[in-house]
Amino acid sequence: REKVEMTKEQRALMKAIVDAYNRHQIPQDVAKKLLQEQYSAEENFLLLTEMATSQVQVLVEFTKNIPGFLSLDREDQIALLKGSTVEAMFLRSAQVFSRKMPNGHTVVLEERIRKSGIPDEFMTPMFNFYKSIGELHMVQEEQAILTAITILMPDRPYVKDHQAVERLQETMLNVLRKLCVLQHPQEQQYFARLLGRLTELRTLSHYHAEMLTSWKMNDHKFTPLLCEIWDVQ
Ligand SMILES: O=C(Nc1ccccc1)[C@H](C1CCCCC1)n1c(-c2ccc(Cl)cc2)nc2cc(F)c(F)cc21
Repeated sequence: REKVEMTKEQRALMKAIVDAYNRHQIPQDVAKKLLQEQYSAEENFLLLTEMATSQVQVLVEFTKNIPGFLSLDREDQIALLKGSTVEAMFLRSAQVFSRKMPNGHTVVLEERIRKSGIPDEFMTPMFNFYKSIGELHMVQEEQAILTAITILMPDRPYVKDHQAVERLQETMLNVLRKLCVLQHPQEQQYFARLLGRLTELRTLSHYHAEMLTSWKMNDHKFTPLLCEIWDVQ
């Protein structure tokens, strides 16, 4: 088979994306906190709203490092961010959940999340997604570029210049395709399987508003930012 090589530009682009991705370490905090103790549904809801609020800010910073993003139409930039924050949060949650942890920690983490206040009917689709991401054993470069691809989805609502977004996404897809061949040479269809998870991610993200509004507690308070981003209240 032909030798797959990344161009200098592709390697530079990948490095920029991975550095930006790694600069933000919220996920460790949330997993660490959850492993410390079982919180009440109210405390977990508050933790989620805090985590999600800071995750949006982190996502804005990350997105600024995607080459070409800031040259997009300003309103399209907002539409892409608004349309992808929930998916990015679930993708990040899946990556946190499937991170290699000391024995028994993943079991405890799953238990704590199962009792966090999220309605039971969402547990199966959510953990199926987390485990399907885990099975891929993505390297951090793949995780970072997959997040960039999720943000650069041309078919988000209200995006005007589809073509411009498609061009940026295509650049990322080309890098990811080569990366998958280089990182997983034995698995012919690894790249296709990886992209297939984005479909599962979108389906899971459809549930998020209901997951939040039916969180097992009364009086769900959202920050103004989350009302804007999460289609709640
Ligand atoms: O904070 C979170 N995820 C987050 C991560 C990264 C950045 C921002 C947010 C929340 C917790 C969940 C338990 C209560 C406290 C918040 N979280 C979720 C999750 C997110 C949104 C909805 Cl609607 C449902 C579940 N899945 C998780 C998997 C993990 F391994 C995990 F560790 C935390 C996880």
